[in-house]
Amino acid sequence: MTYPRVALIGLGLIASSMFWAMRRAGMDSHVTGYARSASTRDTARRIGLCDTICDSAEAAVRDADLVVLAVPVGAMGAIAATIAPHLKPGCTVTDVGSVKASVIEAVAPHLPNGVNFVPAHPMAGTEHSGPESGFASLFDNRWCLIVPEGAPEQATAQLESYWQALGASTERMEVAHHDLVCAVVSHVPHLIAYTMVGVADDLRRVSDQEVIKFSAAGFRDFTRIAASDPTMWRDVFLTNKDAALEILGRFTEELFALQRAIRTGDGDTLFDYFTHTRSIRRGILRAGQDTDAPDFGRIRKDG
Ligand SMILES: NC(=O)C1=CN([C@@H]2O[C@H](COP(=O)(O)OP(=O)(O)OC[C@H]3O[C@@H](n4cnc5c(N)ncnc54)[C@H](O)[C@@H]3O)[C@@H](O)[C@H]2O)C=CC1
Ligand SMILES: O=C(O)C(=O)Cc1ccc(O)cc1
Repeated sequence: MTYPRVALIGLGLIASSMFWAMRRAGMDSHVTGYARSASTRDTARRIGLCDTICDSAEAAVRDADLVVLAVPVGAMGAIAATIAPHLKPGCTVTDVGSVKASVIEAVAPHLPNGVNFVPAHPMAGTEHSGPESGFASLFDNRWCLIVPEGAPEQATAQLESYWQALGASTERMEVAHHDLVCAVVSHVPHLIAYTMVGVADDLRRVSDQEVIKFSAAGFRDFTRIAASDPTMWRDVFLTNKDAALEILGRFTEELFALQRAIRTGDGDTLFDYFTHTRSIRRGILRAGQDTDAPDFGRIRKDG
């Protein structure tokens, strides 16, 4: 069963893609939208995003059966406080934030009894942001992680069906595990990309032209990822601090080991390391999994 009325709070890449994916799926829900800035709301109206664009979050959520918080993770708590008194009893509130523990901590205390909170996280995105960056196929064949944290089964199952209709596969995950998995497969890789592009920029001997002209696929991917929205990624690292630092600690240990192998001319260590990492990738391919989709089960909670 779809939701008769859906409210999208924050009208960027994810919310706009959700709207177009809902329309592609033939959902006839009435969709309201709200964005903080008047110019974003004007753009949304101009491109036909949502059935109604409201000038306040309170107006957008009134009567909604599903409320989607699609703002940077650092802004979720304030939005939840604003909309809480205006939520319809029995509705479901969800979010699409990249981090879950801090969002749950910021949002849940504001929500009245009788409102279901089912956090979710689509593992799909691009380096683009804003209402014009969305497209209907963004979630096709990607994961959407659902972190029910005590939400009623019926509300959780309904949100799963909704995301499946938008093209995603769903998997339920416990909150701390979610934040650790995302630190490994998304957050720290983004930080490495930001760093590598910064390093290339620091090397003034390598001109901008050379960076573009000679960049192989790996560095091009780094520059794409490092063009991602600074507010969103600042908030991700500030709110997933423990998991990000844990994975960064492990990363730097391994990096130092490889650095030492290079300095000492220890080819065996380098060869063995690269052979091992290649076998991981080949194992994933042999298992017939989507090469873009990590196997969440392989990232152990206690590893
Ligand atoms: N971009 C990506 O690749 C992915 C992003 N996410 C998560 O989805 C959420 C939204 O991300 P995007 O759609 O990419 O962002 P976006 O930057 O494209 O859009 C964010 C929207 O939130 C509004 N906003 C920003 N600060 C606000 C505030 N303080 N109060 C109210 N509204 C505010 C903006 O005006 C804009 O409408 C974030 O929590 C992000 O972590 C999840 C998966 C992928
Ligand atoms: O663009 C990419 O490569 C991504 O990794 C997209 C992405 C960004 C943030 C998320 O929380 C989930 C997915």
